[in-house]
Amino acid sequence: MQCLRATLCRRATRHLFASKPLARDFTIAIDGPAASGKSSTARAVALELGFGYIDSGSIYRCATLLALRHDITDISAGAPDLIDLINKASVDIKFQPQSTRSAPNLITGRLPVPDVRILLNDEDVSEEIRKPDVNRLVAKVASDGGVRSAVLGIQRALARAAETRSKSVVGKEGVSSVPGGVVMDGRDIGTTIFPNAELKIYLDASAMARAIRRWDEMNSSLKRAKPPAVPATAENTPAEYPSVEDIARELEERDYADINRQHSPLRIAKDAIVIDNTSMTFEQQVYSIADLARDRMGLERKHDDL
Ligand SMILES: Nc1ncnc2c1ncn2[C@@H]1O[C@H](COP(=O)(O)OP(=O)(O)O)[C@@H](O)[C@H]1O
Ligand SMILES: Nc1ccn([C@@H]2O[C@H](COP(=O)(O)OP(=O)(O)O)[C@@H](O)[C@H]2O)c(=O)n1
Repeated sequence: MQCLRATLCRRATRHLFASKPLARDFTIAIDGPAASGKSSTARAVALELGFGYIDSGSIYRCATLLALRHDITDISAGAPDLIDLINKASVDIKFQPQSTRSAPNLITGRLPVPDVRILLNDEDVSEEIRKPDVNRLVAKVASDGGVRSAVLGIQRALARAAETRSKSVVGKEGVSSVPGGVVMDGRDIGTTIFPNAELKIYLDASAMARAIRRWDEMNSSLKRAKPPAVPATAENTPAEYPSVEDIARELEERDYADINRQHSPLRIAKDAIVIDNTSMTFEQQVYSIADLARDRMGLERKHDDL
C-alpha cells in the first residue's frame, strides 16, 4: 500500500514538471563504526541537498528499548517475542530540517545540524534510546537475524516515505532540477540495505577521537540536564558521569560485535569512498560529501574553496 502511494506521488510530481524532468532518485549510504560522525554528517548533508534522512541505528535502538521494557535480555537463542513486538510496533523518524542547532562540541560550530525525533508507538523516545543500558544491549539485539529482518521492513518503508517527502517539497517550490533523495546511515546500508546506492561513504575516525567526541556530546547533554558542582573535563569527570575510558571501552565492544557478527556485519562496501575525519572539520566532511553527490547527479559543485 505504502509502495503504491509512493509510486503514484512520484508519477504526479514528474507530470508537473514534464518539460524539466526531475533527476532520478538518489540514495546516499553512510556507514562506519560507532561515533564516527555518521548521523550528524548525514543530517547536515540531507539539509544541504534537500534530501530526506533515515537514522537506521535508531530503529535497532527502539528494538532494544522494547526488549528492555519487556525484560527480554537473552537474545542468544533467538527472540520470537521481541520479533513479534517489533512487527507490531510503529517507528517514525521525524527529520526536522527547519529546526537546526549548531553542535556545541564541533570545532567551528557554524554548520547547523537538523534535529531528529524518534517516535516508538507514538512516544518520543529520542533521549531514552541513547541511554547506557540501550548502548550496552543494542549490538547484541542487532546481531539476531530475525530482528534484522523485522527491522528491514521498517527501514525500507521509512526510506520510501522520506524520499517521497523530499520530492513533494521540491514540487511545491518548483525547483525541478533538484532530485529527490535520501541519506541513510548505519552499518550495512551500502552493503545490504541499498547495495545500489548512488553514493556510498564509509566514515571513520581514530578510536580516541571517537571516544572523546562521544564523551563530549554525552557530557554536554548531561550538563544541560543536571549542571555539575565542578566543571567536567576529560581529566576530572564527576563520578556520576561516564569517563572517556568507559566510553572508549563501550565503543570498542560494540564495534567488535558489529564487525564480527554473522548477519550483515560492518564492512567497507567495495565501491564506498572512505573518509577518515580524525583531522577534518565537520564542515569539510559535510561539504565534500555534498559535492561528491552533486558531481554524481550532474549538478554544479558548491564548495571547491575548501
Ligand atoms: N569532524 C568532526 N570533528 C569533531 N567532531 C565531530 C566531527 N564529526 C562529527 N563530530 C561529532 O562527533 C559526535 C559523534 O557524531 P555522530 O554523528 O553522533 O556519530 P555516529 O552517528 O557515527 O555515532 C557528535 O557530537 C558530532 O557532533
Ligand atoms: N544499519 C545498522 C545500524 C545500526 N546497527 C546496530 O545498532 C547499533 C546502534 O547504532 P547507532 O548508529 O545508533 O550507533 P552510534 O554509532 O550512533 O553509536 C550499532 O552498534 C549496531 O549494532 C546495525 O546493526 N545496523
